[in-house]
Amino acid sequence: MAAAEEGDAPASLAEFHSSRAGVRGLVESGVIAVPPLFLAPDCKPSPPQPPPTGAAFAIPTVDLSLTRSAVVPLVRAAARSFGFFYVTNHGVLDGTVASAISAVRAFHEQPVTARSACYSLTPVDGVNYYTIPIPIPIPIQQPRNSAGQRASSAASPLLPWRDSLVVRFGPEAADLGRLPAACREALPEYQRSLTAFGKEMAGLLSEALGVGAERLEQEMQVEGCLMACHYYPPCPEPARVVGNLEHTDPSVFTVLSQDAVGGLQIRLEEGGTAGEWVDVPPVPGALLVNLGNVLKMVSNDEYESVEHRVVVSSSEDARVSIALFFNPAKRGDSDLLGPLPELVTADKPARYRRFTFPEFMRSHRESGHARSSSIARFRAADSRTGRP
Ligand SMILES: O=C(O)CCC(=O)C(=O)O
Ligand SMILES: [Fe+2]
Repeated sequence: MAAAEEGDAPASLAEFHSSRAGVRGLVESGVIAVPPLFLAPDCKPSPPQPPPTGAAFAIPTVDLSLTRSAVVPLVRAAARSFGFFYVTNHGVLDGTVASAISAVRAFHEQPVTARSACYSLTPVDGVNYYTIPIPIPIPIQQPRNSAGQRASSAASPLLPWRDSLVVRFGPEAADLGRLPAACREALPEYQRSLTAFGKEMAGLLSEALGVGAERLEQEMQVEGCLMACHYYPPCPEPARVVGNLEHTDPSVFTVLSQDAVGGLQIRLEEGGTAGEWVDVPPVPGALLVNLGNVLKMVSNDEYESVEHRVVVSSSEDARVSIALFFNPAKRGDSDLLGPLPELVTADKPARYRRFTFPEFMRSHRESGHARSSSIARFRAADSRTGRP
């Protein structure tokens, strides 16, 4: 990466993408030091931390083999506290998950000549493979000019230590014939199976809100639309890179599968441990559900969406995960979303104005994925206090 050594970040970004080999390509070429494009001094995560020592901490688990009357309160408690929980006995075959994880690994680990055919910054027939730049401008200090002033700000691109194969299953389905051969069978099967699970989860989350099991579906038509198949290569200097920068998901909810490597963390938000990052270790056979900002807003803040990130913790093992984002299929100009009227009361007025899903996604992209800024522009003015 000659351009990077000369300090020309945009040129080295272009050079990196034109290699069409992803971060895996760097590792294959034998890099022993992380190139500057991947170093984010201000955003660098701290190394994984042990769980907080105060109150016993555990990510909640919802066991779907229990009776519905037992499951609904568990979903309610998990959705209100962390918005992040394991689900066991979910009905998705272990083999379906294992095949999808293996297929994703096989895709990313095939020779560069095979995988580079799919490398593209924009989707082609609903599919693309690339290293997704981190959508935040990282301010870099500008030298002073002759009048002693600094240029206001400049954005230096930042790349994660991660390659992703992204498949859009809806609302317009990808041409599944465009799926790389290594994944052509396993990923559609995984999506079918997870969509059935997602519909069940939407019903449970709806019932746990006290608005009836069909209400969320009726309001939005929740679909497992977008699949991000991530590959975090081993890194020679893991503490210096970002696997997945802290963010909240813009979805209704997301279902995550991960292999046994680990690295996913959530940020605790309440009590004495607020601000601490804790590991979300892989649990064999369990799926992870994390609630997104659309559901937080539609639930009028009854439910939470928690910040999460991935730290790269290994110089030996590549980590694979698959995130399936459940988004509203209703996304036309007249499909307005917002706090469900049943959840708006005199004591708890609507916290958000109404919005369309495309409008929300635009804001999410512009705000760099931080929850506070991505939902801030949808906050309703509180008529009683005048506070935003
Ligand atoms: O790789 C993971 O475990 C997390 C991925 C994630 O948070 C995302 O794709 O939004
Ligand atoms: Fe996420």
